[in-house]
Amino acid sequence: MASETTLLILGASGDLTSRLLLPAIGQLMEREPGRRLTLRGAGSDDWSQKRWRDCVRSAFAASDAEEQASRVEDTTYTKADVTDRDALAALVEGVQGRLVIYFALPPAVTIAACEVLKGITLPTNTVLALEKPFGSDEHSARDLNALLRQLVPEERIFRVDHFLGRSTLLNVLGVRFANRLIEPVWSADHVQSVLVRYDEALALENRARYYDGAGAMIDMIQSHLLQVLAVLAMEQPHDLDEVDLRDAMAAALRATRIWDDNPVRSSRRGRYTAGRLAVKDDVHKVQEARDVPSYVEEEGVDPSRDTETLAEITCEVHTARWAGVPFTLRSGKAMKERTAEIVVTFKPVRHIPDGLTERPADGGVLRFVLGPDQIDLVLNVNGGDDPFALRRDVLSSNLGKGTLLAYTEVLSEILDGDVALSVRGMPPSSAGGSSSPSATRGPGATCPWTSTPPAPSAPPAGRPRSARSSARSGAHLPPPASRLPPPRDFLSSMRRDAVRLVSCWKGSLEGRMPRIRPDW
Ligand SMILES: O=P(O)(O)OC[C@H]1O[C@@H](O)[C@H](O)[C@@H](O)[C@@H]1O
Repeated sequence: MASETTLLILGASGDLTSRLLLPAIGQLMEREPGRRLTLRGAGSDDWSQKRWRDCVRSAFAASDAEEQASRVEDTTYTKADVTDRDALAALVEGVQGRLVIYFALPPAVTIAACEVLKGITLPTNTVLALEKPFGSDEHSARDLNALLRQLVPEERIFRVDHFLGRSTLLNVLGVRFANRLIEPVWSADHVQSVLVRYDEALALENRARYYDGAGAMIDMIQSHLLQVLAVLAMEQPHDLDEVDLRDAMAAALRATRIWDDNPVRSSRRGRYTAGRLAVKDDVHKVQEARDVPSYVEEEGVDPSRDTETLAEITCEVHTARWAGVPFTLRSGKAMKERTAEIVVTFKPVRHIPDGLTERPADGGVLRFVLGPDQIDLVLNVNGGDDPFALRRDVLSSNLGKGTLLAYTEVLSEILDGDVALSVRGMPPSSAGGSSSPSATRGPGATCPWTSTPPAPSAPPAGRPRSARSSARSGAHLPPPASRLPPPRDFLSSMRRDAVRLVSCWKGSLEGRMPRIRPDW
């Protein structure tokens, strides 16, 4: 019989839990009735069991999992200060089987809770799942990693980036590597530019407590969009596993620099002002026009922080494959419409025969729409009324919504112990950072960088695997000791660049924050 897993959500009464985690758990349980999962919630709000179960039930129903509602009866909620030792110890005490602790908490509270966990004996094979941001600069990221490694080994730490669970992003892998038409032209020889754009129609949505300290640069670009860049720019991994895939992505990120080495010229930022958002956003179920206050007037915002709600940076990937190709990453909130896409623009052909008219200046374009999933191929074609006149035409394939929510994919991998789609941490390093090789605790704990990790628990028999892992066999085998992660990781260099960018902005653009309207 499949072993039991307990998923303990810290921050269960918060927005992330109800909006993203619970619907994903509902979808997972609907798809995998054989999965044995005990759900426990803990939060600072004084919720009754009924309120928690209603919250779980309605989130499950939203993902068409009403038939699973009976399982909700088993779930419990505890009001707890997760930075209090006794409260935290009581939450993990007596857990049978595997324990997954999901920190759906603000970063500072996550760190405080982890400090407290150091003094608590965790059940064997406890897994930790954390949301971004991982520290506020390179130094604090290293410190956080060192703290986490004192609790569990690296292969049981999941740094969640739900963009890595997005079906369209995963589709990039197939389209890139499985097509003779595409694979040979995926380089600076043929590609003119790459744009990753994630403009949202959503505004702050009452998230000032977190967002005002982060801004678009940290919230979206340094995290999600750099992961997208890594998937687009990486060399072909031998396997889509936790070693090869993450090595390939890390190598691409290590080679990435701000364009022209000039953060100010190669970036823009802005902040939304008051206006009416007249858009529908089917993905986030925003159906009606609504008035949005100026960002600085949103509740909880401190205008002196000068936080941006739109950021755009242009990067260059310094490899033989990509040198000279601008990769632009951009994301904004309260935008006129939701535009979530990857646009790969190809160079024009060197010569077009005389006789073809209306010659377009541009080459083809390959566009991935990031939900609802779609792939467009824009080509120069001729035919129609004038058989020799060229025009642009689009071949589109609507891939639908993607079977799994991004968080379902991510959660399923966490519960299965497959870290391939989780952001890898930095190893202990002697350079710049206070981390030190950690003493890991609990049976099976090993030094993550020098030995083979214990095999994660097998998924329940007869249960469909996640979209990615079901496509492969052997996904749960631990990596051979000879194929260990490299001794450096991208987080250090990219976080350094991101932080440099932000401080450069803050310094040189002080008082010159462009005011943008929602319809910008
Ligand atoms: O469109 P999705 O999948 O909800 O992802 C976008 C969200 O991603 C989150 O990680 C950011 O914190 C949010 O600000 C953003 O809105």
